[in-house]
Amino acid sequence: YRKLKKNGFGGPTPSFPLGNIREMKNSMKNNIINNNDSSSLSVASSAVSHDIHSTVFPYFARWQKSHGKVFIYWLGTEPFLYIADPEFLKEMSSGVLGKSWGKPNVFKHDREPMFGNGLVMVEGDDWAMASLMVEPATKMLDRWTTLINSGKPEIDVEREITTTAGEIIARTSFGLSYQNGSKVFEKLRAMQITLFNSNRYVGVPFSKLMCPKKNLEAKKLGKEIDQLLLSIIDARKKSWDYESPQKDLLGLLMEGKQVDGRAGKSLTARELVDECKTFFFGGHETTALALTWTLLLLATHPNWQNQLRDEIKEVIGDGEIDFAKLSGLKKMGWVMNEVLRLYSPAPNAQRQAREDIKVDDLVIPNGTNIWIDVVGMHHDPAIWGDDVFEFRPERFKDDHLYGGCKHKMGFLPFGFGGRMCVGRNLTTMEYKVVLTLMLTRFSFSISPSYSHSPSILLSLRPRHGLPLIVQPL
Ligand code: HEM
Repeated sequence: YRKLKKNGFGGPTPSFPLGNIREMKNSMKNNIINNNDSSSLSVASSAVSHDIHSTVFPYFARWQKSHGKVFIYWLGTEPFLYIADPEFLKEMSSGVLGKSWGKPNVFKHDREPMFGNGLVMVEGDDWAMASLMVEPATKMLDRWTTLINSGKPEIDVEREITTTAGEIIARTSFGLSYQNGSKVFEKLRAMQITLFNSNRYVGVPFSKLMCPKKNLEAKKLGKEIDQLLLSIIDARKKSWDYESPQKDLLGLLMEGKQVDGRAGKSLTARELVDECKTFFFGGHETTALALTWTLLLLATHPNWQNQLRDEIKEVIGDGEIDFAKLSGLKKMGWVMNEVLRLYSPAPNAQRQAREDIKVDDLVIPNGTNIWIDVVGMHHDPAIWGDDVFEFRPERFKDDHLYGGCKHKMGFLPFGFGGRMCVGRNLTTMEYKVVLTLMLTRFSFSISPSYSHSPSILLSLRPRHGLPLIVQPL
């Protein structure tokens, strides 16, 4: 603490052993109480505010006011360097070689049951993957038709899309049937809720002992998931078709094709399980949330709904989707970027200094965790201008990468540098396939029962789901 202070970093005063956790929890609690007071009222389309930073991170918004956009806060006895200043981020990363930082160790224990140690990625066969997406999405839309025909046009699209995205990733990653896929999916979801919904005391000494039940439960779920995946891998090994192995992630990994640049490396069953888990978790919820928030924004901006429908007609036509044409859906790309800006499913990026890092005259000491507030930067009028809280996809028209942001490090939905998201191309494809299918069959408007309450459960999600009124076209 003294060293960081001497090095010139300010921030809220921590106490032992919780650091600033109590303040963070209290500030969240007050926020939820305030939100619940106002959210009993339904939200009119025009009243959906995109100024969400102080709702989802009330403590960061408050600390920013007194300590600026770069400061230190503490989770237990772990220091975190908070950054919402893209220029600082740029200077910090420009001087850093890959090995000078990694992902925070302090989260490792927390996330291990969920991700394992999997991090590599194969280069998939894009078209084969895209075709695997159509069937689950079509099944979802058929279900919507049945619901509408039975007089229930109000559908919680968040729940529906999350299930479908889970199914899609289960198929694209390990060729799972719906049944097996949904088993893994349910268990992963249960684990996520166990790990992230209950009280978290990351960084607090002996915190494992504070929530023994939660930890046991997560471990048990982790083992069950591993068992399920191991049995799937085992079955695949037994029925391996040497002539034409299945073109999903598991098939590619088992073939030892191109893995993280290390061609031909064969992975152990344990490594395969971890890869699949990483892919499965990283791959379904973020994409589902991108689609979910998109439907909210399109429901509140019918003009954009129509523009996208026109574009689909022009580029794809009325028949089946020709995947080679997806890149022609330019406006859809702008909409996706604008949604990722306003409602970034991954609300932050994290690093940990592995050696001292110098930024101008400041030194970030070895071991310091780094927390980059992506939501904070995406909602900062200083770098986006006065229309920062408006849904304006056209800002990506002339600057499709940065949306006219005044700083190249100000738009980071997929992170940055060498640890950037490896699934961003796959996501874009899934987004375009599913949204095309949805928009060609239905129109969407906001349900009177929707209450706007974005919140963080590892990802940025609508706390009460997203009920929309869905009408066939
Ligand atoms: C809208 C969808 C998605 C968003 C917003 C998103 C966002 C992110 C972010 C912010 C990171 C951290 C980057 C950093 O620390 O600099 C990340 C990493 C990662 N993502 Fe995604 N992601 C999405 C979809 C996917 C998909 C579909 C997959 C897999 C198929 C995936 C797999 C991964 C993996 C494996 C990493 C870890 C990379 C590493 O640490 O080296 N993501 N993603």
